[in-house]
Amino acid sequence: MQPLLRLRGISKSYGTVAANAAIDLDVMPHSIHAILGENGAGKSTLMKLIYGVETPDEGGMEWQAKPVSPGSPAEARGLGIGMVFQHFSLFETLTVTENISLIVPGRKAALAQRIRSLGAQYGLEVNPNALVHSLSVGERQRVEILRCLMLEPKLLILDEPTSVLAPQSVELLFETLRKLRDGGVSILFISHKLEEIRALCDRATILRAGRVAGEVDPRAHSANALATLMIGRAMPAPLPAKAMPEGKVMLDIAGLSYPSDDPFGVSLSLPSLQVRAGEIVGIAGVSGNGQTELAALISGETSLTADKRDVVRILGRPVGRMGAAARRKLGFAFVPEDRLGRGAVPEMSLADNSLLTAHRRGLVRRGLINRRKEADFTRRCMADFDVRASGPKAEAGSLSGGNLQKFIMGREIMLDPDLIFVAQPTWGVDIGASAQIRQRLIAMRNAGKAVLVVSEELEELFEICDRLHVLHHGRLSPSLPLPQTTVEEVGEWMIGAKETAHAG
Ligand SMILES: Nc1ncnc2c1ncn2[C@@H]1O[C@H](COP(=O)(O)OP(=O)(O)OP(=O)(O)O)[C@@H](O)[C@H]1O
Repeated sequence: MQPLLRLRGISKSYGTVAANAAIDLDVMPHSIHAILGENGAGKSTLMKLIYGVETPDEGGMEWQAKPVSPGSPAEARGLGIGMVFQHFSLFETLTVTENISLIVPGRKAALAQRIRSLGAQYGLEVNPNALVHSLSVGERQRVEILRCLMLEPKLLILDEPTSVLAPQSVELLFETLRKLRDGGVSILFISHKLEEIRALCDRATILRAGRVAGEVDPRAHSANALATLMIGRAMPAPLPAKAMPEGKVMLDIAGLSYPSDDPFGVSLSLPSLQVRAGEIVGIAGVSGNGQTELAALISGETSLTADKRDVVRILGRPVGRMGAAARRKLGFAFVPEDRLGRGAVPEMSLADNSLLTAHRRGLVRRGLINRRKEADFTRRCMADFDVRASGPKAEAGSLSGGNLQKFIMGREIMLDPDLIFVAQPTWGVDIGASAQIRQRLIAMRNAGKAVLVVSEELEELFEICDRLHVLHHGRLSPSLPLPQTTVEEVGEWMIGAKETAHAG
C-alpha cells in the first residue's frame, strides 16, 4: 500500500538546536500513528513542517505519492491536512462560531448548528455563542478539534489532544478518531500518555533528540517498555509521602458563593475548602466546571466585595480584597493552567520571566535588576527542573510546551512558598518529567508546605493527594480522604450524581 504521507531525510534547526535531524516517516492510509518522545524531542517541530507552519532545511515530502512542500497552513489544508495545536490559535474576543467561520466556509447560523451537532456526536460540546475568552482550556481545545473536523481532512494532526480532556471525553474522542480512521482519515497523534497510545494507535515512531529512535507497534509493548525506549533510561520511582502532624490552616475558604459576572462563566459555590501545612489537597473535575474561576479567586485576579473580605484567608490573613502581588508577598505561589499568557510572557527571555515572580528573591535591589542573580536563579531552575533550552536568554515562547511548564513549576517552587496553588502541574510534560514534578510536590508537602493542586488527571491526584474535592458546575464537593475514596466515587461526583444524593 502507498503511504498517504512520506517524509525522507527531513531536517530543521533553530540556531544551534537540531530540532529535527534526517527524519524518515511513512503515514499509511487508515492508520492512527503516534509520535512519541520526551519534551523537546522534536515532535511539534515535525508536525509544523508537515502542516506548512515551518519549512524544512533539508529533505522531501510526498503526499499521495506526489512531491509537495506546503509553504503555509492554508496550502496544507488545501491538500487535506488538518492540525490541532498544543497552544491554541483562537481569537479571545470572538465567539466560537466567529472563530470557526474564519477558516470554515458557511453562514453563521448553519455553522452554529453544525458546531452543536458535531459537538454532540463526538462529545465535544461547546456553546457556539460563547466568547472564547470565557472558555476554559479544555473547552478551547474542543473548539480547535471541531474546527478541524469541519474541514473534513484526510490527515488529522493532533498535538496532545487529550491533555486537557476528562477521562470520559478521552474515550469519546478515541471513538471519534477510530470512526474517522475507519472512514479513511489517517491520524498523527502526539501524546505523552502511553496507555492512550497503546489503546488507540497502530504505529508509533519514537523521537529522541530530533532523530528517529525506533518505530514499533505500540500494542505489542508495555507502557513501561515504551517509556524506556523514549527516555533511554528507567522511570524514577514515586517519593513516599511521610506521616505528617495536622498542620496550620494555610488556605481557608468558608461558605463562599460567588456569582460569575461573565454570562458564560461558572458561578462558584464553595461550602468549605481548607489546605493545611503538610498536606496536598486536590481539586478533581472536568475543566470548565469552575476551575478558572476558582484559580482567579485564590490567586487574587478576582477581588471580592468588602463584606466578603474575610471569606478567603491565606496564611491566616483575610485576602478577599488583596491583589495578586500582595498575596504572593504573604508566601503564596501560583502556577496557572494557561502557561503562555498568565504563566509566562512568550516574547521575554527565561531570565526576565524569572523576574516576574521571583523579583523579591534578591533579583531586584533598590529598583535595579541584578542581572547576574537573575541569570543564576534561572540557570538553577533550568538545572533542577531539567528545563531543556539554550540558556537563560532563550525566549520563553521558543521552548517546547513541556519544557516551559517545567520552567514555570520550577520558578514557583524555588520561591519556597508556604502555600502553593498549582493548576494542571503536568499538562504537556513527558512521563519522566511528570514523575519528577510530582516528586517535587510531595517533597514540598513533606517539608510542611501546603499544596493545592487542580488536575483533570485522576491518576495523578490519587498518586499525590491526601484529600480531594471535586468541582462540578461550580459546586465543591465535601472533602474526600484518600486512599479511602475510590476512583468510581470521585467519578460520580464529577458527573453530579453524588451531588444530588448529598443535597437530598
Ligand atoms: N521557534 C523556535 N526557536 C528556537 N528553538 C525552537 C523553536 N521551536 C522549537 N525549538 C527547539 O526545538 C526543539 C524541539 O522542540 P519541539 O517543540 O519540536 O519539541 P516537542 O517534542 O514537541 O516537545 P514537547 O513534548 O515539550 O511539546 C526544542 O529544543 C525547542 O526548544
